[in-house]
Amino acid sequence: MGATVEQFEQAKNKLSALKKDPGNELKLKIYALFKQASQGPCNTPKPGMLDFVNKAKWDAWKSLGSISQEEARQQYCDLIGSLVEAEGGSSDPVAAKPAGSGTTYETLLVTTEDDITTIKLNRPAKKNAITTEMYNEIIAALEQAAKDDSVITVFTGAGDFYCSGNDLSNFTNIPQGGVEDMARRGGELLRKYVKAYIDFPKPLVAVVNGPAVGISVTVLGLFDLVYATEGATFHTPFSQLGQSAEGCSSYMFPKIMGTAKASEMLLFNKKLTAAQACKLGLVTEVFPDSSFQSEVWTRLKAYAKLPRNSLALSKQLIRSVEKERLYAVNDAEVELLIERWTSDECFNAIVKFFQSKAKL
Ligand SMILES: CCCCCCC/C=C/C(=O)SCCNC(=O)CCNC(=O)[C@H](O)C(C)(C)COP(=O)(O)OP(=O)(O)OC[C@H]1O[C@@H](n2cnc3c(N)ncnc32)[C@H](O)[C@@H]1OP(=O)(O)O
Repeated sequence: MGATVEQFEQAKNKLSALKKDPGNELKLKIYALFKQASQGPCNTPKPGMLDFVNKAKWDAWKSLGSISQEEARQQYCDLIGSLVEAEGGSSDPVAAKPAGSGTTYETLLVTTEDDITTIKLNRPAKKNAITTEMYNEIIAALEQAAKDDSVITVFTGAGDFYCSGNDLSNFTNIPQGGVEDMARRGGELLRKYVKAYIDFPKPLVAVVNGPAVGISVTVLGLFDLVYATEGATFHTPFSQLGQSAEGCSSYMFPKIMGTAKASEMLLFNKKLTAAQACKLGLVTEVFPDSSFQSEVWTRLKAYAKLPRNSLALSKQLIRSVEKERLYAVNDAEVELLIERWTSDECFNAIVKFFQSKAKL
């Protein structure tokens, strides 16, 4: 039997008592299930293409198709139940827990095993595009990994992509303060996000399991090792998007690969294969697709047995000379991007992306 109206009412009350914001994606799902449960299938006109918030809500409701009100009530109760359970710290099958901390994440799978903490981006249906919520969760996961017992921290992606970069819908929910306010807030988040990599105290390894785009590529210059599967690609289409470089890549890329090659990537959107990125020094080593996971993890497990303090201190020795410069580069990149995000060039590029996906 499906959930009763009474259980549905109880779930509504539990939702308002949640301590943690469930994040935009889940809020949309909750909204859609609520509408379907209380009114049935979506039958209202589609909001206009620039009414981003109402359009996202309408899309979410419409995507439920013709499921019955009873079924929607049940799904609504199950979803709220899992959120309540997650806050109570009881076992939640969809979220991993880092050893000892009990922290759960909506957009990441974070595990610690064999002295390695792995942060896995977990939005495979969206090619692991990074939402605002996800930036915050990654910052929290890095802070946690810096303090936990692990020796090495690994970054990787779920599914066929490593990461498709910034989720372009981050720029479509314009807050009340307007585009300038959105740009300023985005800038602060970006500054904090990149700083989390600059300051990370342990060896940081990227296991690039597939194509990488945008900010997931630029921060690679702040990693200590970058292992890539041979099918991975590296693409920073900033000028195409009316934007500019971030992740300290305006400094690290020329330093790693020389100004000319860095300009091909950062100005002219050149997409590199894994082999090309390795030749230029952005990638440490490329592995065949078929043996990528087994070869990389065998290697990392052996590295994680090395003396932890020696590894951390040596990393800090290598990186500390550059820290002040990297903070300044991060600041300059953020300032330019705040300006770029309010430009017509950027707005038009984002509209074009979503139009090509038939979402506007
Ligand atoms: C608030 C702080 C902001 C800090 C910002 C810092 C500045 C960062 C800059 C960047 O990272 S710029 C790079 C941004 N990324 C992109 O431009 C990539 C856009 N996506 C694509 O070009 C393609 O989707 C792809 C990644 C090449 C994959 O193509 P494919 O044909 O294989 O799959 P799709 O059907 O396109 O994708 C599946 C699904 O995922 C959605 N999606 C993919 N990437 C993004 C994204 N970056 N943002 C939002 N959504 C994305 C795509 O729309 C599809 O959705 P559905 O249609 O299935 O709903």
